[in-house]
Amino acid sequence: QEIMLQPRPQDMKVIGKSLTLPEHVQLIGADNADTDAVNILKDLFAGRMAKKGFKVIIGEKGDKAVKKYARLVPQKPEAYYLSIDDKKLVLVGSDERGTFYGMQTVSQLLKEGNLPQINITDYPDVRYRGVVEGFYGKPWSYEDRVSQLKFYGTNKLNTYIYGPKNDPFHSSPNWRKPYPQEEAARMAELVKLAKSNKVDFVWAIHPGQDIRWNDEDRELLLQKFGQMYDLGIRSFAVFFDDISGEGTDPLKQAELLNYIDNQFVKVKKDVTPLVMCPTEYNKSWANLEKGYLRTLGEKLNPSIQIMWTGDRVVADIHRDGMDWINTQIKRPAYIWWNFPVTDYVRDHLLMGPVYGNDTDIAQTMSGFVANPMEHAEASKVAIYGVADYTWNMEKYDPNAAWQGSLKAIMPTNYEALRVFASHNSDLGVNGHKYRREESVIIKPVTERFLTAFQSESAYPKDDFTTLEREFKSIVVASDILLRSKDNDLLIKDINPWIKQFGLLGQTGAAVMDMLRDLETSDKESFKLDYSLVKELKEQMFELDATNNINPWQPGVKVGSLVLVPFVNNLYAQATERYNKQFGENLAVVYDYCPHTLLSNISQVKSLPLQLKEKTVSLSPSNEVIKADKDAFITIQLLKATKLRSIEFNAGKANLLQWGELQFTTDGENWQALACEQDGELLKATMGKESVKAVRFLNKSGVPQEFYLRKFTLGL
Ligand SMILES: CC(=O)N[C@@H]1[C@@H](O)[C@H](O)C(CO)=C[C@H]1N
Repeated sequence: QEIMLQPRPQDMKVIGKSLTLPEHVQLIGADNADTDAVNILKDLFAGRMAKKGFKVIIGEKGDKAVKKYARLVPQKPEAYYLSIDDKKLVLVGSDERGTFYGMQTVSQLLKEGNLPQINITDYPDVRYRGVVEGFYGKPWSYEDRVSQLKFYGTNKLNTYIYGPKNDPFHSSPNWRKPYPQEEAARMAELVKLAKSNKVDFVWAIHPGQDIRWNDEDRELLLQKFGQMYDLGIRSFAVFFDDISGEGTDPLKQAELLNYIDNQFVKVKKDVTPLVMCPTEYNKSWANLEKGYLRTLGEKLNPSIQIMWTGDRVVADIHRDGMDWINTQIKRPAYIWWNFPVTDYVRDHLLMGPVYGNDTDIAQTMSGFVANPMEHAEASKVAIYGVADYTWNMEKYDPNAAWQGSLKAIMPTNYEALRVFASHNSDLGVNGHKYRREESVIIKPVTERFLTAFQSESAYPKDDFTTLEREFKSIVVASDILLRSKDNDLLIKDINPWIKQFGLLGQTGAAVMDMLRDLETSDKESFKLDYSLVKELKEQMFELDATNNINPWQPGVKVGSLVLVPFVNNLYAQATERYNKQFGENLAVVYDYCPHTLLSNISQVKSLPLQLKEKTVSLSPSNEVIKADKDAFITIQLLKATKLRSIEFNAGKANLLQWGELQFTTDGENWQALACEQDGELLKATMGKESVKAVRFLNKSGVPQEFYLRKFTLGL
């Protein structure tokens, strides 16, 4: 049967029927071959080592034991040649990593004690492949990272960049300080584990918000790198993203990086090429007249890698975009792909397939690392896909990789995870306007069904059955996942979403019952099912209001692209149909947000409004907001309302020197709000008027840069 390997190898040929595992195995070359690879080998053949027997010949190109086969290994980093026939297994790596990766492949081939007779010639398309832990929010735990590093070893990913935005010792101002003893010790353990999984542990520093361009800070930075080097770190990065002020100067940035390169990287000799993330890290922010990128391209030592997120902050990577950036920076860009990161849609999980990146661009990039969710285990779905995509790009199959990832993460309850993941893949409305497919199979059925139902024509019976089955399978999947022992870390971490998913399944099934009651004109049952739906929707609302509470995107959203709108629409239509048919007036609750966001700032105008029990808020954003003069951000209410509170936080203490909070009762005439400011938070003192809209205005007459931390109205 078809042999599926992860990642998909470049060239594989089955050359005979499979063998049972030989009783006795004779290792040849083991003492010179890569130690980590040999350790895996000894585990796999434990108890079968013998002086004579089935030969296992292992080594790197140049080792005597494999001399005969050396010409069969591609002349590329991390490549290997693997041949298994009825006499011997030969594994030759072009380097240690190649041998190690070849052993990962042998582990996958050794299924149920059989080995296929096979020839594999394999190598990665992209040089640096892996993950950048570079998101805002709760950094991954030590336990998370241990599991991740092992996962990278198994999936042939060779890079893990440590750069959690909220680690105080990574970012301003404490990047200057050493890690406390305990944390330093844990970091050293992780570095060791990374090494034994052939992963470069890249320690990143994020100094730009408060760095001073002087010798003191420069030496402090080198000192910090020296401390990290003493912990075992041999790969380093400097991030200048999401900052404003002096630190954004490209000439100063280039000088600092070249200094680190020449005085540290080149001096230590065993440190891999320096990686940097520019301030202009995506094309939509590139200011060509200022020539930020061109300056970096010209000034930075050629060995320094420059990261890039694509045409926008969150974007899929395409050929034309790669050609553009590579011309600017005069080297192949090192991709920082902002998926499946959810630090701007924290109420969502992104567990769908990895897709949308071109597959003919491997040669245009030096690296490709994915920025994951704060949910480490759940991020493995996408990381698995990135491993397959970056190893063998041309042959990458998003759906095959997605299915493979689910099996890898939950081998027993994979089917339940597939149901869950298939309906939890889109982000919802967000400031980056980045969307994903979701509920792909059932989507056309929901649309067809709703159209038929609305047009009062009889809806197709088999669609009814399909939908009812889908909702029941969701309930079953949720129950199975809540009890599964496959992956405790995962189930614990996404527990609220699994519960919410189960409630959605129950709600959908109960709405289908409402339709059946309409069909049979069964008033009593309808009322019962209606009240069940109402109760379930309240439970979902409450779960959303009491879980995953955070100041950015609080709550627990599931199936938000297709299933939730479908259930809400059908419930409303059925209730209206019932009221008309029986002259009753059961309440119909619509839970969309009736208020409106207005703004002339492109980074802001797509942000969603969040409606909670008693507040309406604008979703905060992580990036620096560039506001031209006369820029405004307005929350306009459906109707004039007496407000309990108005709060605004721009992450700047000098806010009132250039900005002003205003309100209008009629949508025409604006008047300033009296405010008090404690720290960066602006609080308006409330009057008696009913307010139609509140806006923040840049009235300084010049562009301003600030952060959008909070804009909330208390209703
Ligand atoms: C380079 C880069 O993408 N920097 C930050 C990143 O830290 C953040 O997670 C995200 C994703 O929300 C975007 C950027 N603001």
